[in-house]
Amino acid sequence: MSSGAEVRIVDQTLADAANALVEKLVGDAAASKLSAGDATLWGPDAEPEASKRLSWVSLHESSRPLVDELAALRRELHDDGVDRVVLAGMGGSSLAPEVICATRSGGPVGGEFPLVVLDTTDPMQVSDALAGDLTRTVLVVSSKSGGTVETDSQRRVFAEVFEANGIDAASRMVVVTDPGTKLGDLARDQGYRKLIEADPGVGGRYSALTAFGLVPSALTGVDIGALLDEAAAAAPELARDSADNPAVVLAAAMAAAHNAGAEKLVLADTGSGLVGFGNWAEQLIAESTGKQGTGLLPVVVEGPDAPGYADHKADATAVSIGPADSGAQVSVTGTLGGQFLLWEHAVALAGRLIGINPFDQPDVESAKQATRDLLASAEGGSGDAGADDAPIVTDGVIEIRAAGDASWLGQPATVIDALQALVNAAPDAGYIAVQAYLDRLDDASFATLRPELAKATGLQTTFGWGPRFLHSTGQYHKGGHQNGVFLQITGSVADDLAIPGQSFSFGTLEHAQARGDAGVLAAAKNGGSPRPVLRLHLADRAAGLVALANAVQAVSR
Ligand SMILES: O=P(O)(O)OC[C@H]1O[C@H](O)[C@H](O)[C@@H](O)[C@@H]1O
Repeated sequence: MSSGAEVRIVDQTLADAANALVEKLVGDAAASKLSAGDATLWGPDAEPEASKRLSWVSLHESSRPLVDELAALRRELHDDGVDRVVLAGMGGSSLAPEVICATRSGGPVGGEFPLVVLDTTDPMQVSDALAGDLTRTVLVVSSKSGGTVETDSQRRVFAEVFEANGIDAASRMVVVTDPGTKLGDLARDQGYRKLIEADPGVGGRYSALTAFGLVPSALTGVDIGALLDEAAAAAPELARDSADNPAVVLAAAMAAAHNAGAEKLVLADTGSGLVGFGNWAEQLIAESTGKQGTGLLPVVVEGPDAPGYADHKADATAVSIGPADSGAQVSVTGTLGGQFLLWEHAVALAGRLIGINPFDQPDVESAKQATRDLLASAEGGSGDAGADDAPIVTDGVIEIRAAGDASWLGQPATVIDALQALVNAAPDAGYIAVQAYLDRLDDASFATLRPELAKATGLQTTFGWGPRFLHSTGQYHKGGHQNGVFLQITGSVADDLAIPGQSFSFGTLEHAQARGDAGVLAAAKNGGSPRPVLRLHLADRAAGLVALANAVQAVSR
């Protein structure tokens, strides 16, 4: 029977280890209980949160009314000549629609068409989104909580620029939020074009098939009914207490690998036809499991030939999204709707096996608070959130800084020295996280630093765009296994952009987010020592990339 989602454990040792866990899940009737919305599966401490977070198991049914409602909204907008969709939203409020639209259009993730995803505070990237044809633009403002600073800032600047161009801003705003948020109130007060309240019983990272995933997708013309059909086709099999339930098999594989010390999941697309699926799965896995010093670190790589995949060491498991290739230990195939639901079930079940609550994100708030503190101290005159400590040393266009206790850094004279010190500071079987607070479209080449660092060091290496990753893998970096070292990259801002009604600009906010998270990371404990955070600021982005790429070639381990 073709269910829309299939999982195969290719590696025999892993399959043997997973068997006992498969039996355990089947014996506990965990799959059927999950599909029935049983909130007791993660123990009494998790139950209060879980009881508010399980509506995603039946979204393929409960989201159906959105199909007609959104088709009507799209027609209405088209009748007004509005067909360019910009989405302001972070983490769970934008990752799924980006994958859905890129997959259905066959375009690149983060490309200009047909969905412009704005999940950044980088002034240049925001300015580029504003420079599109505003006469044809609708802004979808998506925030479950209604209080996310990036999303609020993007809404403010779009409202101002619409008006400055003679366009009635309210008529171009579509808001997606939970019932009872202040964003919802604002949408009502200002008479925004449409307010769509999402199902509050679904957390952000499980919300692909709620209004958060479906509204922007439908407005760009994606057939969301077909997407729900795909999930519906997979659902019955995911509910079965059977050893061939793909969610049970995937959960058991992830937990068995984790128990054997392979806590990193290296995800490579091997021709799934899904565009950028790993970027969505990354948030689901990292934020759901990375807490209490444990969890699974997703490492999204460029493809099956990328360093860290087929040549990984014992600390990682290679997972193909798409048909098994020669490097895969586990392969996951299926339709887009089927894979959304499969991974959600599997991660929730893996959470039960690993012993964590898959529905909270206890360490995300700390970085947001640190950013707010920096911005408030700047406003109160006791500091400048945009300014920074003096660099330890400057090498060409790159200023070298660290966060917290940087005894691991020694006395670097060059970027190569500093990078080598960071690599040396990583424990065996640790990982390097590259975190680039830049424009992920215009500065896209920075992502090549990931495979280069992985190749040079043999360490698993992740890459995230700031502040986007703070809402995705940021939870794991702070709450998961404490074996990471962190390379933070910030860049000069040629043309900063004001945020209407705020005392800080986009550039200041972006910088405060970087500094805030670096401080929180460096304060966390790694076997008793502070965690290494190297901060490189590029006074010139293009020249900085060249220098940095050269420096990476010179490090080793
Ligand atoms: O949708 P929002 O409330 O704006 O939240 C966006 C994101 O914010 C936080 O960082 C959470 O950790 C994420 O899970 C969430 O997806």
